[in-house]
Amino acid sequence: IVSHPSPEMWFQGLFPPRVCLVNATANTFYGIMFDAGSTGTRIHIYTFVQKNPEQPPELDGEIFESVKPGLSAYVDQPEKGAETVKGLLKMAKEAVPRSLWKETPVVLKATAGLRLLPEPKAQALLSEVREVFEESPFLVPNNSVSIMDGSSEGVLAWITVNFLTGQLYSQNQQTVGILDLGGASTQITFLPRSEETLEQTPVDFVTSFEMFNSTYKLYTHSYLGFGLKAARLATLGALEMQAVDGQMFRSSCLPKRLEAEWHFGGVRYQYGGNREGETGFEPCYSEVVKVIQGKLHKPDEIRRSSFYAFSYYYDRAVDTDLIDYEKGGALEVRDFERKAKEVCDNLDRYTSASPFLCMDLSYITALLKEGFGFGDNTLLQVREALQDPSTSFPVS
Ligand SMILES: O=c1[nH]cnc2c1ncn2[C@@H]1O[C@H](COP(=O)(O)OP(=O)(O)O)[C@@H](O)[C@H]1O
Ligand SMILES: [Ca+2]
Repeated sequence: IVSHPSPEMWFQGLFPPRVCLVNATANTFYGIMFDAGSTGTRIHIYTFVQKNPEQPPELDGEIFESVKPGLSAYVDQPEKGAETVKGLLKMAKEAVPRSLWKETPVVLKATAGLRLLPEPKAQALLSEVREVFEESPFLVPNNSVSIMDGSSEGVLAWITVNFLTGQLYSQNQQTVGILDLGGASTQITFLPRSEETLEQTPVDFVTSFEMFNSTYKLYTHSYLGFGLKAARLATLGALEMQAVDGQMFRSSCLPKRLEAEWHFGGVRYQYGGNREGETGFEPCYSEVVKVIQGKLHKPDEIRRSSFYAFSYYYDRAVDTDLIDYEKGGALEVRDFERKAKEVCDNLDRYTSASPFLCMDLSYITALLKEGFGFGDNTLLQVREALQDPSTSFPVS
């Protein structure tokens, strides 16, 4: 799964050495991983089997559960935030045999929601979670609760997808790039094919690592504050302000007569449509473009590549029937634009879905075109996640 990739890697070095292979269950391991995203907290309980003592354990199964909102919504009630983690841990107690509790590692990786909080508030949340872990019967490794940095987030997603699609051990490697649109941040990651791309890339956008006897130099960057939900606030102009209570934020991307409220990162925002002014794609698009223009790096060669796109790219494409919920699908950048026009120019017809649908689709279009610099016809493979390591799919 993309936002918490390659389970084997998360737990590498965390399993205690196994000496006793007499017991029939001795070659089964468990690992508990929390993905603390800006919009929700998710638990993954992985089962690994070690078929052969010389090889690393293989993933055998996964149990998944999630809760909303994310930890960052508990910015001023860290104990309550940690309670949500405690609730999910109950599930782990049911899934993991009691005899293996004390050797089953538990880790939590937080992403952009916590990166955006003032440091002391984020640390208070993490330390409450650490206490919950310490009180649990599971193995708590050093540094088991932390904020993941943006480049690791991108790199791990890239490795997972390219490993699962077989690209990393194939003869003529054709790796795919990754786009991930979260609530609070967005990542772009790919393996540059031309030396020129690397020369034109800011140094902190390049991450090198070794795997399977090759050195990879990846282009990866996480844009904090450019996730879909953060972008809504930026578009509404609500980010700069210290949300004055009672203030109303209006946008031409919202239905004219709408007035509602919304909670994000522990703050309440009131928002509504442009009652008097314009609505529709044109004015909406220029609003969202302002959020993006000049703020992102445009690597030239991505216009000629194809990318996998996850998270909110997938959610919004499914919501508007651009792709199939189960299988995902291939889209061109222009499909998002076409759908944005259709929704924004018929706001009254789409009121049953989220009132933000027009803003979200316009933002996705602007992010791809004006942000990253994709061409109208760049192909995107839009997927929910790569759930099952045994199903590989063709990379075109
Ligand atoms: O378990 C999961 N695997 C992959 N994506 C997920 C999972 N749970 C939620 N998502 C997707 O992640 C997006 C929300 O982003 P998230 O809450 O992770 O924010 P962040 O990455 O900015 O911290 C949504 O599109 C949601 O569908
Ligand atoms: Ca995420």
